[in-house]
Amino acid sequence: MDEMRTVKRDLRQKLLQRQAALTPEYKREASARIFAHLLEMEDFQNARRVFLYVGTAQEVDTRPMLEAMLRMGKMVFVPKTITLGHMEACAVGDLSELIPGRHGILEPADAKRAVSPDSLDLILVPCLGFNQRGYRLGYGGGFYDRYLPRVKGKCILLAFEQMREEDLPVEDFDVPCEGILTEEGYRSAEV
Ligand SMILES: Nc1nc2c(c(=O)[nH]1)N(C=O)[C@@H](CNc1ccc(C(=O)N[C@@H](CCC(=O)O)C(=O)O)cc1)CN2
Ligand SMILES: Nc1ncnc2c1ncn2[C@@H]1O[C@H](COP(=O)(O)OP(=O)(O)OP(=O)(O)O)[C@@H](O)[C@H]1O
Repeated sequence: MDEMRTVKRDLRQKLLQRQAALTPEYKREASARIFAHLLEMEDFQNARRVFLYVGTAQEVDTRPMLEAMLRMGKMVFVPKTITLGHMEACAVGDLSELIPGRHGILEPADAKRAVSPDSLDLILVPCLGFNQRGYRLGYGGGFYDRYLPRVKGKCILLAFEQMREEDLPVEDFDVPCEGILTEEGYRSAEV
């Protein structure tokens, strides 16, 4: 148990360093390619209700995706953190409604427009590191670990290819995502 904590902490440290070294050019180019691949995906085209995080400068830039989805008339939901480890998916009508929360992540001011996790068609999941089996390491809040068991829709990891890390520690509560979308394209998680 304590050993797992140490392993995760060290790995998170290593991945945070790797993430910090990604150049703005790489992130910009890769984010644009991820967006283009997303638009081609049937799961995306068919999804009416999409849960997508608001990416920070270190992460895949999801802002163009959120804006495009709103223009396309999809129902768009973003995370609202409630307490450490607990978040809800809240409807958003315009990105200007969002305000900076912890770590500067943009989120709705309150959880009034929270919806049931099982009503979501597509969940696009952030990660610090990922592997080919669809497992992820996040920033250590356990938010998605607790949220994913509540969803019924398709869960896809959004990630930069450079953040792939095969040797991730997996715990009982970890729910693997069905697929991974990077700048190289979409792949189903290996079973
Ligand atoms: N863009 C984006 N939004 C996201 C996530 C994400 O990974 N990316 N999340 C993905 O989950 C959730 C927020 N994740 C968070 C993770 C940690 C802390 C936090 O306060 N951490 C503590 C330390 C926690 C610990 O180590 O025990 C801190 O920094 O003080 C807050 C939010 C929801 N929104
Ligand atoms: N389903 C769960 N039930 C209870 N505790 C959990 C659950 N999932 C995670 N935790 C606890 O939450 C903490 C953070 O978990 P973990 O390190 O896996 O987060 P993470 O995947 O990096 O973060 P996030 O999901 O927010 O991106 C750990 O102490 C873990 O034991």
